Amino acid sequence: MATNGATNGDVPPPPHSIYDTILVLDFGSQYTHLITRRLRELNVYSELLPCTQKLSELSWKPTGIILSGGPYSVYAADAPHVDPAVFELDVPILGICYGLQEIAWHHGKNVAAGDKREYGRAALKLEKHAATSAHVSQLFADLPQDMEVWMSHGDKLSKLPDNFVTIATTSNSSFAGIAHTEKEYFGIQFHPEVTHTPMGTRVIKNFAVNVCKARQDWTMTSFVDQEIARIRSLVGPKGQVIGAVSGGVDSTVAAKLMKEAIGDRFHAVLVDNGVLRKGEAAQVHATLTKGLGIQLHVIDAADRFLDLLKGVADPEKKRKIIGNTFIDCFEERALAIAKEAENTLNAGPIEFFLQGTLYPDVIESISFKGPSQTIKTHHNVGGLPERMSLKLIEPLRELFKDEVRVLGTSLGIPEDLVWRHPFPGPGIAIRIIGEVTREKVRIAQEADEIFIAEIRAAGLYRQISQAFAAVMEGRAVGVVGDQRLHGYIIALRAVQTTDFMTARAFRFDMEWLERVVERIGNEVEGVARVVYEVTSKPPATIEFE
Ligand SMILES: Nc1ncnc2c1ncn2[C@@H]1O[C@H](COP(=O)(O)OP(=O)(O)OP(=O)(O)O)[C@@H](O)[C@H]1O
Ligand SMILES: O=c1[nH]c(=O)c2[nH+]cn([C@@H]3O[C@H](COP(=O)(O)O)[C@@H](O)[C@H]3O)c2[nH]1
Ligand SMILES: NC(=O)CC[C@H](N)C(=O)O
Ligand SMILES: [Mg+2]
Repeated sequence: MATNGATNGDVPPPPHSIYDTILVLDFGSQYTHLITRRLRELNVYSELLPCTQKLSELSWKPTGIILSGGPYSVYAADAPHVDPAVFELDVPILGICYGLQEIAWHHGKNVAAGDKREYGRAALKLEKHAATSAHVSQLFADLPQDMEVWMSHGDKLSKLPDNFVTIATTSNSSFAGIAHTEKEYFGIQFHPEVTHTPMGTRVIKNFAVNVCKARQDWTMTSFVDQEIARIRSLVGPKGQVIGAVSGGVDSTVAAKLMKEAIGDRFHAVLVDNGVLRKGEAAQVHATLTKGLGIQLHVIDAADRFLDLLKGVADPEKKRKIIGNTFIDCFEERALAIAKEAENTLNAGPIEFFLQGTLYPDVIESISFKGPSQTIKTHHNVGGLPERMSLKLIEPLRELFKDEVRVLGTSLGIPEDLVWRHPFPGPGIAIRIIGEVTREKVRIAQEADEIFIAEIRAAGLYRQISQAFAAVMEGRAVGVVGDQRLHGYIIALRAVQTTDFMTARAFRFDMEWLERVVERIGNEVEGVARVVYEVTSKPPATIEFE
């Protein structure tokens, strides 16, 4: 849902009330979100909830249920289990890996540790079965007799549960696919959601479309129309909305939707905290106002931030100062902007705060695993709505990053912005180890500009997930024009990652790197050394602080 419960008049219903929705129950597998992605790629709407979801607390009825994989063993004392009411709901169920084992556990507890772990590729063979019900053959309908699948398990079914038939096997798994002879329950030991199972999407489609009979009518265009209608009725004819917009893809796409919905009653604010990329505030301003028609207020607070950061070397303290000052600046200006608009636009007071929250953030916060350890305090603007007593609007709450990119493109947001590498809220301050000074900020900005320009010129920008230049602590000796230079050390970092949870350094051509280093040495005053940092995440993180 796109709100925290606030309503104004007739708010159109949430997507799961409009579309046939497949509910994915998450047992904590690394791939669970991919199941939702694959379904949506098939234009079937899907939502993900924790495996502990009580059905009695669900306000809508799913068209089908998928039980995901998970790291536990169903027979362990503390293993998670679904609400048994799932099996009374009379909707089709597909269990994947742990999900298969959970179905078997529910139907007779025949699951145990296998003698061999099966990890990686496996050859699946479809089985002839004697079942009379038509539904049994639907999961693998129109698929080849032999296909490659991807497995990742150590446990297995010790026996076929009563009223089930085997529909697929591998050399190591006698029950790689099972189906209930009467009810529309299926279990598969392999993972159809990963790309290493080439026919996987067809298995998911067979379940969703053939078995569950879900309509394939979820599209981005219908999403945009509905979301705009939702925002309009939520905000009402006079309400105003403010939003912090960084120029990153999430906040820009959210802002563009807002602009489409309520025009100039939406006020976007960018805080120039002095640790943005070089020329960024001006560039974002131009793109948003001229390119997208969004009126963006830029608060120039560079001196304020940099003065407060003087003498502070501790990373967490730096983050806190930036986060708090951000809120102060934003609050001061937002109220003034609102007052002015009340007069000029004859609009009502500001009641809402726009946030670019994405579905992965929602999934993370509803995970049954509980919050993970804080490695770094991420800067966000979460404190604002409460402090200013505003209600949240989160139009991208149901979308994944790549869906946001598709949406951004369809809303006319330039390619350049849609594919921009993510940039952290505390910006260059967490790319300068130790104290932040104006000189170090300048050096980081200039080196970053050269590095990114060269990456773009080499056609590598889209292959790299995130790249930047950082300034190390201390100084090194160099020699320029026969003179001793006691200058700064720049570290270049470029990583490839899909989810930013793990990452690997990008492998540049050495000669290319040498040329970039040479340019930085020649063009950025005060630099004595440039290094390329190749530590993976883990053990390192992507940012330096
Ligand atoms: N300098 C800034 N001025 C205004 N808002 C900001 C600024 N920096 C961050 N924000 C706010 O904090 C939110 C979180 O930042 P984050 O970098 O995670 O997302 P993003 O900038 O929208 O997208 P991306 O992840 O692509 O950079 C942004 O959506 C935006 O609302
Ligand atoms: O908005 C943000 N506020 C923050 O405080 C913050 N810290 C890290 N990041 C971004 O998160 C991703 C993972 O970064 P780390 O490996 O350094 O934790 C990378 O994409 C980082 O750029 C942040 N983004
Ligand atoms: N990937 C999974 O779902 C694994 C399920 C279970 N933990 C096993 O090892 O068999
Ligand atoms: Mg950003």
